[in-house]
Amino acid sequence: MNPFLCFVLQAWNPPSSCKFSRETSRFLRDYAVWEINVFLWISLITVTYFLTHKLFKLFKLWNQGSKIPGPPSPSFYGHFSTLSKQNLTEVLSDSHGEYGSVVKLWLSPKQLLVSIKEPEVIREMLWKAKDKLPLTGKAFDLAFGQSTLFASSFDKVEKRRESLASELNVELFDRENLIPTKAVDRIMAELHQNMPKGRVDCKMASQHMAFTLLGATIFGDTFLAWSKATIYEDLLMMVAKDACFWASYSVTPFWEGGFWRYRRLCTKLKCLTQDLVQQCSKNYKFNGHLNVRDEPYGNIMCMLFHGCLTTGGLISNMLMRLVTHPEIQHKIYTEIIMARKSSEDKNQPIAEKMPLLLATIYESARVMPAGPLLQRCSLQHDLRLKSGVIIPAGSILVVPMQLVQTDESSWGNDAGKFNPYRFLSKTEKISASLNKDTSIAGHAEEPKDQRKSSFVLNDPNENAAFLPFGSGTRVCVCQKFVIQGIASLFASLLEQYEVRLNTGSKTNSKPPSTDSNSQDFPSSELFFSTLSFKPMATITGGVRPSGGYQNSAEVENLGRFAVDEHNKKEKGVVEFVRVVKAGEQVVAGTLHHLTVEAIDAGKEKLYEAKVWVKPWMNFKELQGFKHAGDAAADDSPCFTVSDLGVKQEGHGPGLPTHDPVVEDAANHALKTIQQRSNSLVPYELEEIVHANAEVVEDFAKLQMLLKVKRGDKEVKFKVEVHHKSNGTFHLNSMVPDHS
Ligand code: HEM
Repeated sequence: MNPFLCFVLQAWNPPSSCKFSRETSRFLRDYAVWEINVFLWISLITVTYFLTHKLFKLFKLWNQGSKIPGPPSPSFYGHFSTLSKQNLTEVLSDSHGEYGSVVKLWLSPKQLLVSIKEPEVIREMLWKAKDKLPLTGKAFDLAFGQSTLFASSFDKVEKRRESLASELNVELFDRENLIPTKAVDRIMAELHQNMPKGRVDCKMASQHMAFTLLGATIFGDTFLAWSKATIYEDLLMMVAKDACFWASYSVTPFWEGGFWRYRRLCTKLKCLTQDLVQQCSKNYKFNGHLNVRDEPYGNIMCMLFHGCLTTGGLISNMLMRLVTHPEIQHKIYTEIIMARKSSEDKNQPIAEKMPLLLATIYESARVMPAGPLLQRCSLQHDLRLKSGVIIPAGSILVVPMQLVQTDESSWGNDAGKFNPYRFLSKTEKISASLNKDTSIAGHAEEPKDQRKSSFVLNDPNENAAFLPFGSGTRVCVCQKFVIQGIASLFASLLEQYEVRLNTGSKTNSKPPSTDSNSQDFPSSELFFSTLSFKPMATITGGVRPSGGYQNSAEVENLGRFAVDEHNKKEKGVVEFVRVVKAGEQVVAGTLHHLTVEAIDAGKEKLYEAKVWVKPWMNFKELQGFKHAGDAAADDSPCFTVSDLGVKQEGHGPGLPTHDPVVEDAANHALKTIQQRSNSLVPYELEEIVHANAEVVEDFAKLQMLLKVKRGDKEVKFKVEVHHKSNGTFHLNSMVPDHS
């Protein structure tokens, strides 16, 4: 027996003269020895079992790991030192290039990382591996308290995920106004306020937009009036910034002063969340997520944290794409105006009517995902893939997002380029009856004439390599409503502003790359920290004739409105007769160019009026009203501008040079002159000196004298443009005028 034990038992054995008591004490001593021996044996067996189990697991890990292809380990400690010197995505890119679509790296002798690049295998893995890395759950727990939405074990999050998804995608989505227009209005008002400063920090602005959008969506309008929102936003970002750092300690660092300061910030954030929920309790939309058994408000803080970072990142990415692709920005602008026009209720979400805007959001998320890796793990079971590969339980499974989402085998030759049209199919109106959709995915093709062709959005999730929101069991539950929210925001933003790079910014040392290869794309911190938002009035389309204006009550009302407004302003008594010509121009809304016949002091006269209308804002304003000649008597053989295209012959008086048709004809003439010229120096239209019209058969001949400028030289051209009844123009002749 152990001598130490003998000594202890002898010391414990009391001296006694009684035989009975001696026997009893011997019995007790033997029993104690036996008990202690049993305890020691059990401990020994347990520790041995535990160690053997660990060792067995380690051998199993090494054995299974060795069967997965990958670069050989440079030392016993694995690839850790390589990874600390090189970028992980680069290392994975090289390894996949050499070893195939599933590769392993050893982070330490006990930690295996498996990266998957083949989309179909990724899809399979993301369905089968249901857990997140324990570190993620720990970071969320430490910062925000327990959450049933972002915990690492799937069993803990399954129910809450389901209920959040159904609230968001079924109940809330069916309700009107899921994305509060008021939130968008608030963001726009704040932007207006910042405009005098002329520039906005892209990253900060995007984060704030995301915070406002999410807050108002989760808590309703009361959130917008909450006085502590700014403090809350700052605090949330501060807590989020250090979450992973403090969670990375395997033993909580109670001895560190910084840790306690961090904990105080977390407590403050929790108190503010409580205040927020109390303030907004009537409007609080996600009622199911205030579960008393969770750490109070843990889910809310986690959602706001994850939502703000990811949504803010996507908004900032979108802004930068629009800056480097002004042509797409302009097309989206036109799309928004058209969508507004066709939408009767201004509160109705119009996202589905804006396929190019949606495709731009998806494409931005594709070329620059929120994070470099999608990570998963299977905590309990080994993962058996259809290909036969077995990934041991507890391994870190990653998907290198940037590589997968810009891989040519999944996205075509232009995989690295920013091309929203890859998510669109072109539906030719002519072939609509044949029900033929021409897919243009993968080509930077653009619609040549928006009136002739339209686009439909393809579901990006059909491509297994599209992963910005993840996939499988832990896929982001908010994808649908985030996309709609961002679309609503950009619809309002681009309707009023052109987003441009602030060229005066000191940080903007390099011009933005027009090559949209994601590798070349500027990071917001590097040289793209500021944006300028310019009122959109400068982005206008040309004036187009309004179809069927003769019978349009709307156009007549606009004419009456113009006359009434003129009378109000000028204290006049002009009497409206009819609209003789109407054209419209896309601005931030529509600018209606009207030629109105009216009676002034008993005489019939023509007036040119411009009325600016934004139907979704109930906005209507008279922009101009001027006399444009006397109206012809009804029985007069000569014609007015309104008669262009009428089948009759004859010469008329000089036409108003500001008539939309005359302006369009002059612009057409200028464009053709430019095309026929060999010089790259552009012509600029200075003035339409004179315009005359003659109606022949089915077209009108417009003879004009144009004063144009080329460089600093002024030239005059006599031109004859034919305006056909289908609305097209043709330059028939042009002669330089030296008079
Ligand atoms: C642009 C914005 C967003 C992006 C890019 C994004 C992306 C992601 C990604 C990549 C995942 C992990 C998916 C996976 O592992 O397969 C995820 C999960 C999740 N996201 Fe988002 N997300 C966004 C916005 C939001 C918002 C606004 C909310 C809620 C308010 C939200 C709630 C969630 C939830 C609840 C999960 C599941 C967490 C889990 O199961 O552990 N996301 N998101």
